[in-house]
Amino acid sequence: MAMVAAACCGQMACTAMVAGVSTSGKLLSRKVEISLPSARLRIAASRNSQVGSYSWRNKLQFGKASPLGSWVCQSLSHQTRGRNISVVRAAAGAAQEAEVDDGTVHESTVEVVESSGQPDDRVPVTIVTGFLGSGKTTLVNHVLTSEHGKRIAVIENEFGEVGIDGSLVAAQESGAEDIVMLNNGCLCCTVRGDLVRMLSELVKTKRDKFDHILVETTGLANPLPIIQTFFLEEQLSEQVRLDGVVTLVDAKHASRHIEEVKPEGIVNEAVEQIAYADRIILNKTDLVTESEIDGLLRQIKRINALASIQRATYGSVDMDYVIGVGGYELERIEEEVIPTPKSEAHEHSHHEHDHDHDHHHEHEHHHDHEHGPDCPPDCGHDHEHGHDHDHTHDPGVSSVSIVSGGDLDIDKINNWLEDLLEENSDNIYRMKGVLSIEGFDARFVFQGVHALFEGSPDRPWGSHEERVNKIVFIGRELDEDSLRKGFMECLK
Ligand SMILES: Nc1nc2c(ncn2[C@@H]2O[C@H](COP(=O)(O)OP(=O)(O)OP(=O)(O)O)[C@@H](O)[C@H]2O)c(=O)[nH]1
Repeated sequence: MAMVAAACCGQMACTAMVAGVSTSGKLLSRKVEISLPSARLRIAASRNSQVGSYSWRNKLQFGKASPLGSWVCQSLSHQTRGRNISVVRAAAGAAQEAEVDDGTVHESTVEVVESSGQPDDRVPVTIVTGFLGSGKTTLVNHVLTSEHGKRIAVIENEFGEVGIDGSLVAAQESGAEDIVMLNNGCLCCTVRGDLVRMLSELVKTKRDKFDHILVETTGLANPLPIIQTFFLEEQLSEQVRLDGVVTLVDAKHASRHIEEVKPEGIVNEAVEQIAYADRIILNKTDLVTESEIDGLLRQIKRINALASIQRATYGSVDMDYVIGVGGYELERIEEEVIPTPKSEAHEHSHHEHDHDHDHHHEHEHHHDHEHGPDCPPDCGHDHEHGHDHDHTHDPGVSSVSIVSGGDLDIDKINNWLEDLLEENSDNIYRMKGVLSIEGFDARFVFQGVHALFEGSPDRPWGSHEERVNKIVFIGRELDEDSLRKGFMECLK
């Protein structure tokens, strides 16, 4: 990537980027006149004109961000592709570094980098998670022994066990795959650093030996810290990209785990694993009745309205359900944001339990889940007591879907999303959406995980296509009415 200009909105870069728009040191056009409050703007090229990891990473690093700030840059990028300048990195920076106000971008704050047009060659990684005994290893084994033409490396996280999981031995002997163990801790806390090192090492030393990496977590892992690793670790995110989170759900036992009530501040891992899933495999359906499956499906959809769900026995699903998920790709958002009719969304969106469950797990695993020094504060583990399985509490995790016609005012939606993330990002696990912004021919697609937000203009609306906004939130204690109201107020 060659840098072609290190200054904007000096004339050169911006004139090049915004054809026909007066720049004169400012981003003045109506199309780019969106608020970038207290933000430092940086623009650079990505590998293949995808915006994802860059904007995410910056937001992770800098925290506060103006959600649609990237809209400016993406718009510019779209208009300049013909000129071989792809402007795809847009990040809002720390407030104290405020170099942008009233739309003025100071010269030193923007870099325009020539697009190299290189494909994204980072290794895709799938996180396989699911509660104890749900069938994770069975699925991994299925992937390793299936014909899919992909060479898979596996990182297995077993608690305190030595050696490779017995059921993976056959797969290991039969193939050229690498299977690496992470022992003595849970991926989401104590051995997170090990995961980073291991992924880097795998890519560094054996990059030409595999096409995809599967990371199998322990049954008690909260997926969030693992997901965040892929965006927080700058060096790692240059080498690997998160393809998706696949969650196994045990059709026989999941209900009771989901309903378990835990002490204040302690997450319900079974619920978290479902909430962060891009794909759900409802496994062990041979052990339950149709009506049990229906009930469980309702529970799952209430938590996560975004993930697709497939029933299975012994993890037997098509490979493309597990590999090539693209759960974090803006290009896939439309197919994932499935509108839920309001009535249904309303009925099922809140996950309430007013009864106390005190189930004891039948599964033999009983881990002492200790906290390591690098365990992040949001890992959800009980620092005082470690894990034991007699917890009780209401997870309160649900999905809210908003579907509405009409064009949005860019400033209002920008501010609303910004406020939402600033005030409530701890509770908003994931969000995805397609927006119709007034004055823009292209649809705007976005997605986020907590405070990390990424958005970009997508394809233009079709001439006969109805411009419909669709947003899905997954989170804890979501206030559906307030979300709807806030959104509606952004409409013109
Ligand atoms: N009846 C039935 N058993 C299954 C199915 N899938 C997996 N099992 C069995 O369930 C048990 C647990 O499966 P695993 O694949 O080890 O589950 P896991 O999620 O890796 O388990 P942990 O690592 O202990 O959390 C094994 O004995 C599997 O053979 C299924 O669809 N039906």
